[in-house]
Amino acid sequence: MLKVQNVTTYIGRTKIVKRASFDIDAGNIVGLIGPNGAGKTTIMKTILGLTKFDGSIQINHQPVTENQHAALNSVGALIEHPAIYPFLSGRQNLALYSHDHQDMARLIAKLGMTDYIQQKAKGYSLGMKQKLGIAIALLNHPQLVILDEPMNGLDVEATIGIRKLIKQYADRGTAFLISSHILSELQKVMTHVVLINHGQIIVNQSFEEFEQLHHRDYKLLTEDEVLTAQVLQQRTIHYIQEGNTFRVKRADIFDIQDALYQQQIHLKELAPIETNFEQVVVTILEQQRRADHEA
Ligand SMILES: Nc1ncnc2c1ncn2[C@@H]1O[C@H](COP(=O)(O)OP(=O)(O)OP(=O)(O)O)[C@@H](O)[C@H]1O
Repeated sequence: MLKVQNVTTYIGRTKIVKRASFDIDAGNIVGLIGPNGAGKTTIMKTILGLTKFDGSIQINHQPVTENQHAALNSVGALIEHPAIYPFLSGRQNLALYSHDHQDMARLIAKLGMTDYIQQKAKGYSLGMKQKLGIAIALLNHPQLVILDEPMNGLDVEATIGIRKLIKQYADRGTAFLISSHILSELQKVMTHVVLINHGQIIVNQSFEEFEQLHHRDYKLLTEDEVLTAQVLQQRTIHYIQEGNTFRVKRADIFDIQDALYQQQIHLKELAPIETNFEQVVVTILEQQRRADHEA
């Protein structure tokens, strides 16, 4: 659906995005993650034909350039601040873009905007404007939606609602490119992760692969921690003891169960520990910085 190949974007003489390549297929939700100033917004603007660039960008095999925008007809976007007319109501703002009245009404309801959609947008809060911007991006059944920090200013309920809506659209085949500098925000929806640092893509893989690579540890709790520690040591199974529980590797969980069974030690709990992906990203970025420094 979207093919970004070797894209380099300059602002003035500075290379902001450096030879970036990634694809997005229909129904994929790609999280574009990276620290402040990494180039997330710039890549998005480049895909939307708003900047000069080297390389190639195609949407459904049609090229996008700074001067060729036909392929963008099937693309919805929210970049930086939503383009909203303050003296029009929310509904009037949506109507400016909408080709399908029913679709527009559905979106207003789904985004929980019914109560204020008739009011002038100038009185909207940050979160209300943000929702209106997201609604504009989702109008007219887009094939690709590009959202720059969509959760900005949204409360918990709205965030959950937007996530649900994104999943519904993706299930029907809409592709998403969503940026955030907060990985945990996207963790629950994304199917793929693209990590960018200093304009360079340093991770580009399915979220499943990413999860497996930085695989989860398991928490083990038994009825007898002293005996358990002895058994693990005898079998040279790596563990970290944390109070009366053990942090163990996923690869060892069957061996551990066998060993405990043989020693007749009852298992109380053996469950995956939530991976702190925020920490994973920080570690990857630190490794990258070290590698850049050594190069
Ligand atoms: N119009 C501009 N003129 C000069 N430099 C710019 C311009 N726009 C962006 N940059 C620079 O390009 C780099 C990438 O900016 P960009 O906004 O793409 O980052 P980002 O990853 O979206 O950051 P954030 O998470 O803070 O929104 C930054 O170093 C920024 O200073």
